[in-house]
Amino acid sequence: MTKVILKAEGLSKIYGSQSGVMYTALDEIRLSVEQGEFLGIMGPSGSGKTTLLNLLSTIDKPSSGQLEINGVRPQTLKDAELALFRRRELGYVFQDFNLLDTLSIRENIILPLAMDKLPVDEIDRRVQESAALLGIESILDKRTYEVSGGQKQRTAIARAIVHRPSLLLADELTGNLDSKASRDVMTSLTGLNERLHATIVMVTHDPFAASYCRRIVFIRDGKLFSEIRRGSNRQAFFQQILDALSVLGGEFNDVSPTRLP
Ligand SMILES: Nc1ncnc2c1ncn2[C@@H]1O[C@H](COP(=O)(O)OP(=O)(O)OP(=O)(O)O)[C@@H](O)[C@H]1O
Repeated sequence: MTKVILKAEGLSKIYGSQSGVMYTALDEIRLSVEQGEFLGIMGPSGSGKTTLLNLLSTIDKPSSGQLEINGVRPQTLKDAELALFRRRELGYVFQDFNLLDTLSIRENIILPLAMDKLPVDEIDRRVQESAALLGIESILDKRTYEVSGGQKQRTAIARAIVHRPSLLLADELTGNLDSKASRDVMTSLTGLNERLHATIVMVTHDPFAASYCRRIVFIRDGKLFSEIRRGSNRQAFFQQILDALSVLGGEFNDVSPTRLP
C-alpha cells in the first residue's frame, strides 16, 4: 500500500489586521500527498499559495484544520520537538537559493548535517551522494559567487536532501533562473523524484516548471479549484496547464510566453 506523506484536512488560515478586519487566506484545504509524488501548487497572485506552503512547512500554524506529515501532527509538538521534526523530516528550496556566500558549495551542502554529530566519512559520503544526484560534484570546492544560478539552485536542492527528508518543499525555485537553468534544475528534480522516490511539493507560477510535476492542484481565493494529472507527455501537460490557468483566471506574476517546453 502506498504511504501517505502529507495529509491536510480542513486546513484554514485567517489573518487578522490591527483594525480588526479578518481575512480568510485559506479555506478548508484538503490535500493528500503520497510517497514519491511530485505535486505542483499553482494559483493566481494572492490566491494563498505562500500561505499554504508556510502551513505545510510548519513555519506558520493553521487557524483551524489538521495537518499530518509522515504520521506526525506538527501542531501537537512543542517548540524544540518541532524544530527537530523540521530538521529531520523536511527539506526546503527557495527562489533566492539562500546559500551562505562565505562558504564553499560543499560547506553549504553540509550545513543541515552540522548538528547531527555524524562521523566525518559519513558526512563526506552523503555530500558526495547528494552532489552526484544533482550533477554538481565538480564545483564542490568553489564559492557561491563562482557558480551559475542553475548550479546555485542545484546546490540548494542538494542541501535540502542531504539528510533525506520525507518531504521536499520548493517555493518558486525557478523564479530567478533563465530558461536553460530552469530546465536543468527541473530535470534534476525529476531525477530525484524518479530515482530516490523523493516526495516533492512545489509552488510555482511557471507553467514550464510545473510541466515537470506529475499532478497539479490549482487554488483560487484560498480554495482548491481543480486538479490535473500528467500522462506520459510533458509537452501535452504544458498545454493542459495553460488551459487550466486560463479557466482559473486572475493575475499571474511571471507567466512567460517565451518559455516554451
Ligand atoms: N500576514 C498577513 N496578514 C494579512 N493578510 C495576509 C498576510 N499574508 C498574506 N495575506 C493575504 O492573504 C492572501 C494570500 O496571500 P499569499 O501570499 O498566500 O498568496 P500567493 O498566492 O502566495 O500570492 P503571490 O503569488 O502573489 O505570492 C492575500 O490576499 C494576502 O494579501
